[in-house]
Amino acid sequence: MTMSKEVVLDVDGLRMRYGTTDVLNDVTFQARHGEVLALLGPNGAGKTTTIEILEGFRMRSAGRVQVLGSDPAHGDERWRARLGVVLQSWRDHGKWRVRELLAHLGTYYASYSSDMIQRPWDADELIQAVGLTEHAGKKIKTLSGGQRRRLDVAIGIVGRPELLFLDEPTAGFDPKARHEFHDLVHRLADDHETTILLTTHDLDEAGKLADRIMILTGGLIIADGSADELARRIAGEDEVRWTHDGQHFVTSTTESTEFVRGLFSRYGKGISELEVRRASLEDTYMALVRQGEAAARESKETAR
Ligand SMILES: Nc1ncnc2c1ncn2[C@@H]1O[C@H](COP(=O)(O)OP(=O)(O)OP(=O)(O)O)[C@@H](O)[C@H]1O
Repeated sequence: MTMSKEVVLDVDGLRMRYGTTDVLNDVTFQARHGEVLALLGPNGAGKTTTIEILEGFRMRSAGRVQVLGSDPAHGDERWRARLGVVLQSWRDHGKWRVRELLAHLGTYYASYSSDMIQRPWDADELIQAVGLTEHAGKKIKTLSGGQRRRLDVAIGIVGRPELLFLDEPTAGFDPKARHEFHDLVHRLADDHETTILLTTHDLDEAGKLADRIMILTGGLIIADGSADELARRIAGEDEVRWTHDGQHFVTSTTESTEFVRGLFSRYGKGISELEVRRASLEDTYMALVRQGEAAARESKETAR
């Protein structure tokens, strides 16, 4: 097996119960070295819970979890140094300056440097990579929300992690910052072969960044694949609109080309304002979540 095929995240039958409420019922997936995975799901689906379990911040109720070859419930400092985590905004140390803080946090990783991976990331190079060069000397409390979020990302990657967790990384970013962040994620994955698991509610972002999209709902991963693979799972989603004899029509079909050919052979020039809209990732996502929720309801009723 080559390095690029190495499994770095291996989750099998993960369960999480808060009190009497089951949040994760049977979450199973793997991620391989250098892959970018997006975890999507409605509010409260358990995305943060899943990520926190993988990071070793939360104890699971059941299931097998291996992260970089270790069980996160028993991960040691050496293991932790190989992970990068971007959670909530860095609120402490408001009086620290950007470069100062990153250089300071970087010292923690120095003893975990290896021939393969030089740790930490040089503070100025890192500051440039996240687009904070102009603000390197500023106190953290004077940064804008978006600049702080960039700093959060820098803090998450200062140790040159092999595996990076990003929980809603671009919340609060303006379009330019979002674009630059997407470039950074591509560079981390392509140049540094960082494996990345991110959560987002932005489907466009998931489509752009992720090799694979996983949809979590009803305590299960109900879909796992590239944006195209997920779209192919949802049949009948192309929407065809047209006008005939002054009347507007709309229909959904899996065979839009065939359908349009039929329309023209029947009505010829009588057809106008023809529009074919292919399923967007949002349509696919909504359809898959609806299916997942219906299946979860059904299995609850059967269990009663
Ligand atoms: N410490 C806790 N104790 C009890 N219930 C919790 C706890 N943390 C989360 N939950 C519940 O678990 C469920 C999943 O929460 P989680 O934050 O993992 O979801 P999420 O998918 O990240 O949601 P969002 O998209 O809103 O961020 C929610 O119903 C939440 O209320």
